[in-house]
Amino acid sequence: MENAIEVQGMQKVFGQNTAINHVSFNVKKGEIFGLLGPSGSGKTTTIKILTGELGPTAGKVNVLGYNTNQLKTSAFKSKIGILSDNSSLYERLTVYDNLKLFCKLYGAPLKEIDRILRDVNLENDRKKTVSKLSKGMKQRVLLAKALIHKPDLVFLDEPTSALDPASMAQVHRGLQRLNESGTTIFVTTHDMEEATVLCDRVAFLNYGDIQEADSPAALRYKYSTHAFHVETFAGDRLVIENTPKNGEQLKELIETGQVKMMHTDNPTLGQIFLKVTGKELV
Ligand SMILES: Nc1ncnc2c1ncn2[C@@H]1O[C@H](COP(=O)(O)OP(=O)(O)OP(=O)(O)O)[C@@H](O)[C@H]1O
Repeated sequence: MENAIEVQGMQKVFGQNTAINHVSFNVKKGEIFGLLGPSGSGKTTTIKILTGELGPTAGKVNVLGYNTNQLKTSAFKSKIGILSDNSSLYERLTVYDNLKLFCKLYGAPLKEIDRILRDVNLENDRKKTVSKLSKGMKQRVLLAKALIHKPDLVFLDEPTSALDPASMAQVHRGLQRLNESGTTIFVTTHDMEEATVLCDRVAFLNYGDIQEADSPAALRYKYSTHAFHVETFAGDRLVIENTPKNGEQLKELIETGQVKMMHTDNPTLGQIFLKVTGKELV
């Protein structure tokens, strides 16, 4: 599969502070890629470099076939969508009028507004003035703005951090639909559950370094001890290593009806992040 993003030895230094330390990674066309890291690890800086807002101090970046020097061109900008802290709306206009303006700006047909309002579940709020919306609703309008021109690639910096669980699930469904239609999604998040359900692959960023990159399932398998945790009706809690010999013991426990609960040791992404980096993802 072709790559949407190729990053080789990317570094970003701000004065004495190295925000990104020679990182390399690729994002395949059509995938949802999650960049996970604690506060200050360099996620926003990475997005700023990949969208042409900042230049790297060193290294090579290629996004949708555009190299570092071409990321400021309008041809490139028309192919990407961005949702970040800097994204803003016209507070005195309605949801619909905001999106109408952005449609005109991007040269997108107005009929896209209905589609996108459905995707972010704001169909019934189109006539509301933006200043009167809740934080979560505003975030969904911002998401709609980032997606209105059907970009090939979208960058979402903590897109669901202000959302309640129901809105978050709606946004995830919208993003999944968008992804199924071929859009590549680059997302940063602190939320490990979000990364597990949403992302095809994730990379762990810590102190400006990428320390793991793979699918959530592959990482969970890699860091699993593959042991079975068993609780018996007698109240015993057993940790049984997954070996052929222990299989017999497990079989006997099951066949004699002693097993109350059993699960395999499958660490969460948050636990893996802690193991790899020594840091909580908050
Ligand atoms: N314009 C700037 N000038 C100086 N230092 C900066 C600048 N932008 C970012 N940094 C520094 O670079 C490092 C990475 O910051 P960045 O905002 O990329 O982290 P982040 O992972 O997005 O954090 P958060 O999750 O809190 O948004 C931090 O140490 C930050 O202080």
